[in-house]
Amino acid sequence: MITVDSLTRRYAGFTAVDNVSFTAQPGRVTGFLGPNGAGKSTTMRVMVGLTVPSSGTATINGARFADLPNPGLEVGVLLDASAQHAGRTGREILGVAADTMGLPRTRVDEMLELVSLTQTEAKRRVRNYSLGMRQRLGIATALLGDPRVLILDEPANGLDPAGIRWMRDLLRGYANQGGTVLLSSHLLHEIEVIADDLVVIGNGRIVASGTKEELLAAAGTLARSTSPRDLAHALEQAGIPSTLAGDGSVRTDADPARVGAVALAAGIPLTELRSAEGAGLEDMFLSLTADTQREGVAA
Ligand SMILES: Nc1ncnc2c1ncn2[C@@H]1O[C@H](COP(=O)(O)OP(=O)(O)OP(=O)(O)O)[C@@H](O)[C@H]1O
Repeated sequence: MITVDSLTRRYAGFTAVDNVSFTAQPGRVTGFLGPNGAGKSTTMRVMVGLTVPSSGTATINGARFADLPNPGLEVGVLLDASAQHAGRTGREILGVAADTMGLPRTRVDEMLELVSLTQTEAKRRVRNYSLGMRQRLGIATALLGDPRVLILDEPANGLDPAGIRWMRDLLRGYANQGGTVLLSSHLLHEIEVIADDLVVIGNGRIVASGTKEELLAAAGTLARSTSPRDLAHALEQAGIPSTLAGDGSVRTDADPARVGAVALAAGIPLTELRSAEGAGLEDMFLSLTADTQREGVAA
């Protein structure tokens, strides 16, 4: 479990993280979202002892990172995959980390296999790695000590589509076995698929937190039909307000079963009927962080 309590970090009159409190629970994947510069990395850096808080605390399973005797066995960290020693080979990096944690070298090969880095690639210097390979190596390092907590800043960055799917399955399996996962990402679709809980930060402050279901409950239903106007009209006749979006989809707060029943009764064929969660997360993110968006997209 990760516990952040009243955490504040100031830089020369500027407050990067402002009285932030949240928890990331075991058995769950917690998505940490926010616009550029919102304070995600700073919060994560405090968690792993790289940044000193101005006030407040961040603890891993009840202890501050600095007080963990062998931190790699308790918490796996991937903050900046490009920060790895560029002159070393992937195998050397994992070997040094294994030695530091007191782990057998056999763990290195297990991790290389887990993240699908070949023996040839493992002998290459990290400066010659692609971004995705660095990311895989970073994940291998994070998992080396078989920790119960993972803190990952943009772990999907640079991964190819198969890599993203692999990462998703890996983190899901890890949480299902009782692990705690905190991950930041700008890939809202990824977060939508994988996260159980969400923490949204804007301008250093928490603007929303809770389960994904709670936060997206207001998302409603999205339906598509070859005749969307007729569908909107039929819904209106049934007392269900809806909006017709520019992309031809019909959105309503009613649940999908009700929308389907109205369409069936009106003889309107549907080509799609689902919870509007996907767009819901993006809408929610943009509206919650509207004040802090550079682009003012949701203003
Ligand atoms: N060492 C530092 N000195 C001064 N300001 C800093 C320092 N580190 C971070 N900041 C500022 O703190 C704010 C939060 O930065 P942070 O990296 O935590 O954001 P983020 O949410 O991770 O953003 P991104 O999505 O772009 O990675 C930014 O305005 C940043 O410039």
